[in-house]
Amino acid sequence: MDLEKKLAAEASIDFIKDGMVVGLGSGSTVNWMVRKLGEKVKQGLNIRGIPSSKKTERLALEVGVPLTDFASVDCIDIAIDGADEIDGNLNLLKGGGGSLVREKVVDVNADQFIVIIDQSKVVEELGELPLPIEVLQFGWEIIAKKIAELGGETVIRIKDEKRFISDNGNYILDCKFGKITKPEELHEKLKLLTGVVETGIFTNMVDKVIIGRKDEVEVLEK
Ligand SMILES: O=C(CO)[C@H](O)[C@H](O)COP(=O)(O)O
Repeated sequence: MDLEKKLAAEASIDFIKDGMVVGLGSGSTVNWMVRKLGEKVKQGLNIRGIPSSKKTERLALEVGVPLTDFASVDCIDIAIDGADEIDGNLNLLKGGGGSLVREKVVDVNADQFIVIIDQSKVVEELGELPLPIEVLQFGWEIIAKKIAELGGETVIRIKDEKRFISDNGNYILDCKFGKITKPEELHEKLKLLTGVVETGIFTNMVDKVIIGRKDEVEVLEK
């Protein structure tokens, strides 16, 4: 699986051109991409990255990828990010690493959005995994009840025996909805709940998917 992630990640580098502003996603697949990008920068590639999590920011700085931010640029040319699930319509379920809000801000504002995954992430319908939903700490218990009324079986995310806190200072609720047949509709209903910051459903955003399959890659276009 790791080899498949690495292959997909390294293949995505071909789409990054000199002068681009690059949205850097989060997760283990993206980490391979960021490391490769660091090598390319050392060889003379001139790009600037916008990281979607503190973890990615740390890695980018470590491997020498120059960074910028939204105060300094008007657009992101290309964003490259991982996913936890992708369905046949290129809808994504994301947030396994807890970075879904910043990832969505970066990915949705990119001219081109490329997803890099290993083949285990391809599903018929989203929802085999719980859906991560970032919520305010204040009132999270009542927000969880409202999500339950929409059919979600909700568990607050715990890490190292403590409640997980996102880079934005919020909690993550992992919510089992069963098969998500209408991702956009579910996302919209959840977003209407006060206190929900963002959901891990990403629809109508993906331009290209690079899938690592054993020792080769498959590229799907929108
Ligand atoms: O959404 C994410 C983090 O919030 C990641 O993109 C997703 O979890 C994929 O991670 P990995 O590449 O480690 O399998």
